[in-house]
Formats: sequence, structure tokens, C-alpha cells
Amino acid sequence: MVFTTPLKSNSIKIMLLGSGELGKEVVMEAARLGIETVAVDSYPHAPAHLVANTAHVVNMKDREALLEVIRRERPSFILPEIEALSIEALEDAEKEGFHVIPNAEAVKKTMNRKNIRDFAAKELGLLTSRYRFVKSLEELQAAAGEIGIPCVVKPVMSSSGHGQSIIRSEAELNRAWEHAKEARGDASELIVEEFIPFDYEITLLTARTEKETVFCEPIGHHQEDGDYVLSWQPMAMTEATLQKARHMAKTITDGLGGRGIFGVEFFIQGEEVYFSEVSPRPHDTGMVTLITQSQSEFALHVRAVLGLPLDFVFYGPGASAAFKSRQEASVPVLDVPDTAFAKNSFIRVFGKPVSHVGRRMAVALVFDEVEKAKNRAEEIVSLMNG
Ligand SMILES: Nc1ncnc2c1ncn2[C@@H]1O[C@H](COP(=O)(O)OP(=O)(O)OP(=O)(O)O)[C@@H](O)[C@H]1O
Ligand SMILES: NCC(=O)N[C@@H]1O[C@H](COP(=O)([O-])[O-])[C@@H](O)[C@H]1O
Ligand SMILES: [Mg+2]
Repeated sequence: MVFTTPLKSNSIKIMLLGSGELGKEVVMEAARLGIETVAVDSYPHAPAHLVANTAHVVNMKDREALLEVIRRERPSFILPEIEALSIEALEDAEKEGFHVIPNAEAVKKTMNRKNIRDFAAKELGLLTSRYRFVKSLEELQAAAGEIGIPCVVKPVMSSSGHGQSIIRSEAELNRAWEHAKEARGDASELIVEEFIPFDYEITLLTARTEKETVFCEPIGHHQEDGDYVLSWQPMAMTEATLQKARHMAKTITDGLGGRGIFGVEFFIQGEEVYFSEVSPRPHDTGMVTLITQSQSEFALHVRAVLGLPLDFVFYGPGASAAFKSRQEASVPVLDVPDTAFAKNSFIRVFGKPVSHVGRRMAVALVFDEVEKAKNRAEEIVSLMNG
């Protein structure tokens, strides 16, 4: 295939809205192609700030402040990297001719569980857990009665498990209500979901341009308190189940449209495949692709954004384990065991300027058969301190 890359021009500029660990890798992939990068987040010295050409600190929920930085920088592409940002600013920017990835409407739908759930279940007919939306403790009690216990309660806008609870008895509803309200993000409304006792869950990374859609091998993962701790690739699945998940991932990503990579999350129970949610950006569980693929999810995202071919090689199985800080520190220092540097392993330290208990600070990656890779990755993070 012959293609003309836009890379001959040095005028391409990518702006990341959100500058965490995922954005940092995106910035580095863009830099490898000679593209100028601008990283924006609400606090200084965020991971992607450390590697981008230009760094800005902006209140991400402030429509005018976000628009001002977009107008000033005039990026070729705007890549939202977090959910909690001013969607109005993205809509305004798109109207002014800026290219939002994948598009402002898709970002709006996916940032709010209400929009994406109704879109997937009602408009596209995808199988999901049963769900209700509630705005008061009384409505929560009623919804839990209808959906049944156990059920899962989450703010309509949140990520990495913030504000999420699994309800195992009626007595836990008050606490779940309080917990959701304390979370960052938008907890003015909550979703109550049927608890799916799944056999396993996966992220199906799906990259798309106007020309093609490609799927990565399915990624299995373990979550604790709604946040990822371990992921591995490939997750062993029957061909029929994988095809079902791919078909559903194609339906939802075509429904959202635009260019970029999507992390499509599914619960698998027997032969049933439940759509859970989708990120219109690289996914934390997909960090494993840093060691398993010739083009990681971050490289694929950049290629998709630029409209380049999405070919890549799956090198073989591997695993990733998240290191979460065990202390509060204003100058975090991480101790990393030598095993992290063994010939089939490496570590990515994000460089977050401050640590909190439970904040993800680094990820250990191991290239090996899945079970061995999982064990080794877990062992590395268990031996870490910081
Ligand atoms: N209905 C459910 N049934 C069973 N488990 C669930 C359900 N909803 C969520 N979970 C568990 O909680 C995890 C986090 O949920 P979800 O992905 O909705 O939250 P999140 O905060 O958006 O996470 P992230 O932003 O990190 O992807 C899921 O990966 C799954 O392990
Ligand atoms: N599940 C979403 C996710 O993993 N997002 C990643 O975490 C960062 C925020 O980290 P912080 O909360 O430690 O600042 C985000 O910027 C993004 O890179
Ligand atoms: Mg999720």
C-alpha cells in the first residue's frame, strides 16, 4: 500500500486534554513521528507535561479557560484523556473547526454513564446489565428493590472506581449513597446496575479510522474497588464469544464514529457477552500492549488520529500490574526491585508529582506465558515501595 503521510508537514500539533500516564505514552508516540505535542491538565508536572513540547495548567471544567487554551494553541487534533472536562468547550471547539478525537458527541456520550448506557442498550440493542438512574436516597432504595441485591452503584460521571460500591445488603445503601456523593466527578445522579457474576471480564481495544477497524487480542483484567490492578493479554476465550464481543465492539465504535482507539469493556458469563462501558481513548488495562504488541494501544491511537494504517504484530502473551502508592508524599520516591529489569520485564514510572494512598504511580510489565507473566508482574509490584 502506498500512502502519503501527513508527516512531511511539520505543522501537525496534538493537544492532550488530561495529562496522566495514558497521555504521557500518547505524547511519546506522537513525538516519535515528529509531531508537536501540547499537554493540558489541572495540576502542574502531570506525567504528560514532563514529555510534551508545551504544558498548560487549566481548570479542565472551565469552559472559557479550556477554549482559550485551544484557540491559543490551535492544535490539529484535540485528544481528551480524562472524562471530567468541559464538554461545552469541546462542542464549541468543534463548531469552530477544531478536530476533536473521536468527536465531541462521542466524548459527551461516553463521559456520562446515562448517555452511553441508553445509547448502547436502547439505540444499538446491545446486551447490558439491567439498570436504573437515581437522584435521591429514596430513589436509590426503590431502584435497588427493582434491580435486586447484589447491585452496583456508581456516579454517572466517574472513573477508576471512584464513588463506586457493590451493594450486598439493604443496610449498605446509605453508605453507598454517601460514598458516591464524596467522589470527584458528577454524582448528581447515580446508576444502579444489576450485579453480573461474570466468569471473567475483558477490554477489547478497537482502533478505527474512516478506512478500517482493527481489534487487539482481548485483554483480561482484575479490578479491586472498581480500579484495575492486573491485566493480561490474550484472555483465553471461545471463538464464538470473541466474535460476539468483536461484533458488539464494532457496533458501538461505529455508533460513536470518528478516529482513534476505544477500550470496549465486556463481562463474559457463559456464552453471554454483556457490554459494560467504553472509553474513546487508550485504556488503563491496555498498558499491557506496551510489551505485547509492535504498536501499543498508544501508538495505534496516534496512527488512527492521523488516519494512518493500523497494522501491527501481536508479539505474544504478557501481563501488567499496577503499582499503587502506599503513602502520601509530596516528593514521591519509588523503590523498584531488580526483577523489574529482568530480560522479559520492564517498568514504567509515571512521574506523578504527588502520591496518595491508592494512587497509581507505575506499572510493571512482563512478557511471558500468561500465568507466569501475571505472577511475575504481581510479584514485582508487591516488592515495590513508595
Ligand atoms: N454491573 C456490574 N456487575 C459486576 N461487576 C461490575 C459491574 N459494574 C462494574 N463492575 C466491576 O467494577 C469495575 C469498574 O466498573 P466501571 O468500569 O463501570 O467503572 P469505572 O470507574 O468507569 O472504571 P474505569 O474508568 O477504570 O474503566 C468493572 O471493571 C467490574 O470489575
Ligand atoms: N481509568 C482511567 C485512567 O486510568 N485514567 C488515567 O489516570 C490518570 C489520572 O490519574 P490520577 O487520578 O492519579 O491523577 C488520567 O489522566 C489517565 O491517564
Ligand atoms: Mg471501566
